[in-house]
Amino acid sequence: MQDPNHPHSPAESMPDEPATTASSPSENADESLSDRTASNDSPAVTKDEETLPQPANAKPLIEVIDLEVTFSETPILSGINRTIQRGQTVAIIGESGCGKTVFMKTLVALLQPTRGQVKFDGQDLNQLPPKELAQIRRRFGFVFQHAALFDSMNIFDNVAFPIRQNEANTTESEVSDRVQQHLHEVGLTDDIASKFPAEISGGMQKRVGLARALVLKPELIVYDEPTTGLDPIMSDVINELILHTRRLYPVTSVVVTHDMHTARKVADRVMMFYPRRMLQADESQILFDGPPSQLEHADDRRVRQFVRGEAGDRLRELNMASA
Ligand SMILES: Nc1ncnc2c1ncn2[C@@H]1O[C@H](COP(=O)(O)OP(=O)(O)OP(=O)(O)O)[C@@H](O)[C@H]1O
Repeated sequence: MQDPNHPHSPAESMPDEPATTASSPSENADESLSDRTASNDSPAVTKDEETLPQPANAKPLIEVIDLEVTFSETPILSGINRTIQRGQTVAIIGESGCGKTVFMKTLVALLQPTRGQVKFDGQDLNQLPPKELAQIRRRFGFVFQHAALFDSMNIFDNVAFPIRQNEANTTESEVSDRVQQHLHEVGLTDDIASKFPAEISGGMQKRVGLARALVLKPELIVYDEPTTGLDPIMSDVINELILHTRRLYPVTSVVVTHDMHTARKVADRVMMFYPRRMLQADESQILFDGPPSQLEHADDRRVRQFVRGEAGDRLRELNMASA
């Protein structure tokens, strides 16, 4: 069912790929390489050290009100009401196809909801004229699953790209300083700057993607499956970098992930989505919303099954209950 105020389907109303300067489809699909030396570059930071104090009456950075996203009459998300406070790191988990990415895209206005509102810093993203929306998008940083680097540019130019696109008055010397600073922050050394994405490992590419996302000092960073395709050690380096980033900047983070280790380690709040089609009409689509330490003790059996990686109810669906 579509809202008459939004006559187009979500897929038609907004480009389904990032429209920001920090994005480009990458031809680099190779995430198989690792860079184990990097683990020494990334100081371990615990979440408890990093929790940002919130005034009792602090206004949330993000407000999601009665959100619904429907594709071809099929509701993917509905009845979602949530707020995200400044400085929070929220992991979005849930089985494949439950709508995690769709939710993340609506948060950053890459996708227009069928109904409902997404407010960023009090502004309804879907009511903003294109120019103001473009300005707000500069306050977002995106870290994509496959890093999404420009293959034809070297690493320096990849990281410099958002600055050159958005800050015409910045001198090349300032650009150089900032690129160097952000590469160092993600544990990369200067000699990488002249290399091309194809010449570095998948783990390094993800770190370059993070450096590029940080270069405009975003208030919100969205990470789309940041550890997918990486070995366990490199995955943990990325987790440490997410924590490290929060120590350096008062950034709010939304991390879409299948990796329970990532969710437990980086998030101070986890939301678990469930496929709309498998719920009763009056059931909340977010089965769990709380600290990661409580996941194992969730009242809802489906949450406990998910975090333990048990097929559970799915076996019954497949008539494999006795398998
Ligand atoms: N642009 C689109 N047009 C039509 N259907 C879409 C579109 N984007 C997503 N969907 C559908 O919405 C559902 C949720 O997709 P989404 O990508 O959010 O899942 P997910 O939870 O992120 O899954 P995964 O963990 O596998 O990435 C899927 O059934 C998908 O096919």
